[in-house]
Amino acid sequence: MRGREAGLSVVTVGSLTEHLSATGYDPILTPVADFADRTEITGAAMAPDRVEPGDLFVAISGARAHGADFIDKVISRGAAAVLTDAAGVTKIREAIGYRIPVIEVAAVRDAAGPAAAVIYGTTASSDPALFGVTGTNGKTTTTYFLRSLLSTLLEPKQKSTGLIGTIEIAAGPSPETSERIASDMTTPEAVALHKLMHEFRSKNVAAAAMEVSSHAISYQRISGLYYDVAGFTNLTQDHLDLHGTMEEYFAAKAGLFRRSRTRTSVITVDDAAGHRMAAEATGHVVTLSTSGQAAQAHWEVEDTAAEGLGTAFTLTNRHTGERIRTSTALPGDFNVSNAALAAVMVLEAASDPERPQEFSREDVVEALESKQPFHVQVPGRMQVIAETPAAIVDFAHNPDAMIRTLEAVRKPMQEQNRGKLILVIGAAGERDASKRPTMGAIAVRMADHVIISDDDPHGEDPAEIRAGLLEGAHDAITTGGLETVLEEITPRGDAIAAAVAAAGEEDTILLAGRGHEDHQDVAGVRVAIDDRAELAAQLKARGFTTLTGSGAA
Ligand SMILES: CC(=O)N[C@H]1[C@@H](OP(=O)(O)OP(=O)(O)OC[C@H]2O[C@@H](n3ccc(=O)[nH]c3=O)[C@H](O)[C@@H]2O)O[C@H](CO)[C@@H](O)[C@@H]1O[C@H](C)C(=O)N[C@@H](C)C(=O)N[C@H](CCC(=O)O)C(=O)O
Ligand SMILES: Nc1ncnc2c1ncn2[C@@H]1O[C@H](COP(=O)(O)OP(=O)(O)OP(=O)(O)O)[C@@H](O)[C@H]1O
Repeated sequence: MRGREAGLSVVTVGSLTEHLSATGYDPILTPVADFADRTEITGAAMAPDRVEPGDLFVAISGARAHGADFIDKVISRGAAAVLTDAAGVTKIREAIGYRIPVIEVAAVRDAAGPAAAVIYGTTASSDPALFGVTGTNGKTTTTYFLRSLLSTLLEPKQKSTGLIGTIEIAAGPSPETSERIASDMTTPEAVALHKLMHEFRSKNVAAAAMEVSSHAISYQRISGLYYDVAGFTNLTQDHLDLHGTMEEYFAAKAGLFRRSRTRTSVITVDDAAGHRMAAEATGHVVTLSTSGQAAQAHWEVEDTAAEGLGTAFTLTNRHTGERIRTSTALPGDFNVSNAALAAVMVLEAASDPERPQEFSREDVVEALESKQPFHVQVPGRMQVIAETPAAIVDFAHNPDAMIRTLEAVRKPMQEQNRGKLILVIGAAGERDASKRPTMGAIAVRMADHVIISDDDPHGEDPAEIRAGLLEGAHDAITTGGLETVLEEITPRGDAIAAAVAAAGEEDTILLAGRGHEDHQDVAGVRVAIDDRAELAAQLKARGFTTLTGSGAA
């Protein structure tokens, strides 16, 4: 039996069953025996391979399997008890009889978070202060900006910060001095999140930024968590393979902006979804306009000005008259939106009298104006690999993100009347196939030379995926009478080599879709390729200069 970790109070099957009963989950405990009630629980897991001695195993009924199908493995790994549904109880009793206490509830996914919160000690007032970000695009970038600002504020007070998202899970005094593990999901399962909160507390983490995917909200992964501040970026077409319609997609994201879950909601109101989200959010709601369209917003971005490849801007507060000048080094107007959202989320957290932070509002203003918290590299997000030719790697993999990224990259080219834009693009397999023709059309309309290649095919036929993009591209060239050079080159390494071969010093190369990813999943086989390293290597081979560290994986 694994000892109880420091700071965890004793939880037994009996006390957990009582808690679930008191919070409306109507649990049934079997067998009804003294040993069952007194059985101690020291952790929780949903993936059978991650069960540790003393854990509560949460056995869910899923699309691929039922967790209870793995009960033998779970027992051998020392699970102390199981939380599951009626189907799971039947499977367990048929497999091993009454050897292990089983708590039966109807809604296992809903109960997993509150159960894990009790086991790991998560409460509305416990550290870390949580900053969650949701939206179709901008979650990763905004959470890196949040973490950079929070560590600028907290490191001087000997406090650490944390990050949970698509790229990595990290905790430490600063982004540079953190323990980091690669992520296999944007938002982990509830039991993993509460375990993380406990680990963050033991690492002196006072505040953490986390991406909240719409899947996470739909799959109840954030149940039992309380957000100090939650931010909304935007809502455009993506993930329709899960949510079906934009209405359901909206409803999924709206689940984060509820008083019961979030103290302050900061809603970017640059699109219709933002206005609706602000109207429907409950609790303390703050609006942010970064496009100059919503004069009634609490906070607005004004006076933007090019600063290198990035942008300087002023944050103004309509109520207080505050004007805060700051900037981001990342290209693109959308990165002004991301930086403004991160800034307002932390400013609002510092102004919440019922939930004092380790920093004041004045500390935040001072950091924004003098410490450049948004001059950080976000792996694979508008990451500049070289400046001559301009060579950028970005994660854009849906129509809206592509348009934004291509606009961002074209802007300096148009201002300096310089060169042609060479774009390498693909699309992921087993994800929303309806967006592929749209992406192909956007590519040929906004770039001068387009190379259709592979992204992450997963189990789909890569040629089929490329055909979807090519179909949209050919249609757009025909109907628009475009002169765009269009090629289909695979594998991706050859496509990158072709892009570099076609580039002159005045040109711009953009690799879109994979960003930080260092391998492709081709029918279950991991094919190693990192766009940043490949691009840097090809540029060096042609004698071009690359930025130091830019090709690092
Ligand atoms: C659509 C989706 O999110 N599905 C998630 C869901 O699957 P599910 O409910 O069908 O459950 P299941 O996969 O049948 O598993 C049931 C039980 O059997 C176990 N099992 C299952 C199969 C197996 O081979 N071995 C095994 O042990 C599971 O651990 C679980 O205990 O619960 C599973 C268990 O936690 C997740 O692994 C699975 O994520 C899949 C792999 C996935 O690809 N999710 C993606 C879509 C996702 O969540 N993406 C978002 C980001 C989206 C974005 O913004 O791009 C994210 O937050 O990562
Ligand atoms: N605020 C924004 N609005 C629109 N597009 C954006 C915004 N921020 C970033 N993008 C574009 O979307 C891409 C993804 O950005 P980022 O990874 O920060 O978002 P994300 O929400 O985490 O994406 P995903 O959910 O796919 O992980 C970027 O590479 C850029 O092309």
